[in-house]
Amino acid sequence: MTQPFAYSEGRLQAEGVAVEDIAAAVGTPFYLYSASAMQQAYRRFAGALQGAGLDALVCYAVKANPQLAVIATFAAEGAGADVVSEGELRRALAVGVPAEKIVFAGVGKTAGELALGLEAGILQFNVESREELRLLDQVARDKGVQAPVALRVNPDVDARTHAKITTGKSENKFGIDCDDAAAVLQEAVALPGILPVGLATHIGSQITDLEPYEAAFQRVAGLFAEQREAGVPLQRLDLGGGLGIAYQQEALPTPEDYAAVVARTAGRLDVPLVFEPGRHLVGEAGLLISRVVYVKQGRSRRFLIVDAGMNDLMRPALYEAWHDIVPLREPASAARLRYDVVGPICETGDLFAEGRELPELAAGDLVAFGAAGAYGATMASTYNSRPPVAEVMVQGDSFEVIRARPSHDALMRSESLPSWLGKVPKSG
Ligand SMILES: Cc1ncc(COP(=O)(O)O)c(C=O)c1O
Ligand SMILES: N[C@@H](CCCC[NH3+])C(=O)O
Repeated sequence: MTQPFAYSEGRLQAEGVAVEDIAAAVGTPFYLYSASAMQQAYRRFAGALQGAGLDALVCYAVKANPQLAVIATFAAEGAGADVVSEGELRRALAVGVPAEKIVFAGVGKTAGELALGLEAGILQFNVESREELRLLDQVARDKGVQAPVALRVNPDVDARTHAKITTGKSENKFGIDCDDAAAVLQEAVALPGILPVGLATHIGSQITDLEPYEAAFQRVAGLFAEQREAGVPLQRLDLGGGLGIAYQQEALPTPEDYAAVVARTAGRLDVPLVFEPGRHLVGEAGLLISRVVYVKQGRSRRFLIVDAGMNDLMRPALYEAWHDIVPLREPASAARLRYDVVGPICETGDLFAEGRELPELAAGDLVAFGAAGAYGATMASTYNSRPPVAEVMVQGDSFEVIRARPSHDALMRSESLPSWLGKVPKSG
């Protein structure tokens, strides 16, 4: 586990709180976030950009973890928000992120979402297609305003990450091909409802190698300079997010290394830059806490069956992603056993780790899944009619539930039977 999660007197602590005390109060499974770890990650990232002499606005990518408490933690640090839906926009505004620090990305923004962004007065729409540009023009003209637009360009660079989270190759659905950008910008300049203000790019997520960034930023900065010279009034460059985190304590590029690449490639443009980090700010600040239900000895495998499932943390099932697993009680010996760590869901793919070496564990023991703060709770579902997982934030010596686990009754109350089937009977 990385800081701020460490053993003290044999018990895993989150900042100043023993995690098993939270488990006793909240029940399992639950996500646990460290506010201080988020603040530190933000300060390091923003500080690295500033240290490299860059004029940077850091817009936290809300999709990584959209809890109001999380967005508010970053807003208090001065962050803006990168949103991709009406829901995310409403969340950012609700906790006081200033509209002029909000960028709106996404390939499928609807007319309603575009209108909401215009009404709020957001900094810019990162437009991903000609079709979207034309719809935005219409929506803006209907309102008698101009929409600030950064054209999201696709630099056709392989981010060397998992195929499902790479976004900057020409075969991906994201952005406008760099070679088509000049023509689309010309159209943008001519549209009365559009004010072209910049370019944007985002090549993928969990990027652990700076070379793809270097190639992409160089390409986009070149295009920016060219178009500015051609008279397009570009004033801002959005370089997206994607900087990776250590899921297995591997050595990775630091924010300072990343900032140096930005300075080398885009610094010469001398314009304000926007960044959209998500995972890098929240990933290592979160754990998923779960209890062992059974240790099942099969013929060829030993299964550690825990009370969290793929519905709570789907990254291993979806991307075969690795999350560290540690007991909340510090192991007394160095002996290790091999386990297949699985959840209770009726799917063979409900597998967190195969043949993982862990200290000996027994039913009732508590475990933590590491680096679960990003793309964990936000991708959870209620599959197998399991209530959404609870979420808790810790700061210093105190913790608070930031999203309670709804009751089964509350979940059923949101449904109804069609009239021909009568009423939902009250559950006992
Ligand atoms: C447009 C855009 N910006 C920012 C992000 C945040 O990515 P990450 O959490 O990897 O920083 C994403 C997700 O990949 C995205 O699609
Ligand atoms: N959901 C992905 C990241 C997607 C990034 C969103 N553009 C993950 O868990 O790694």
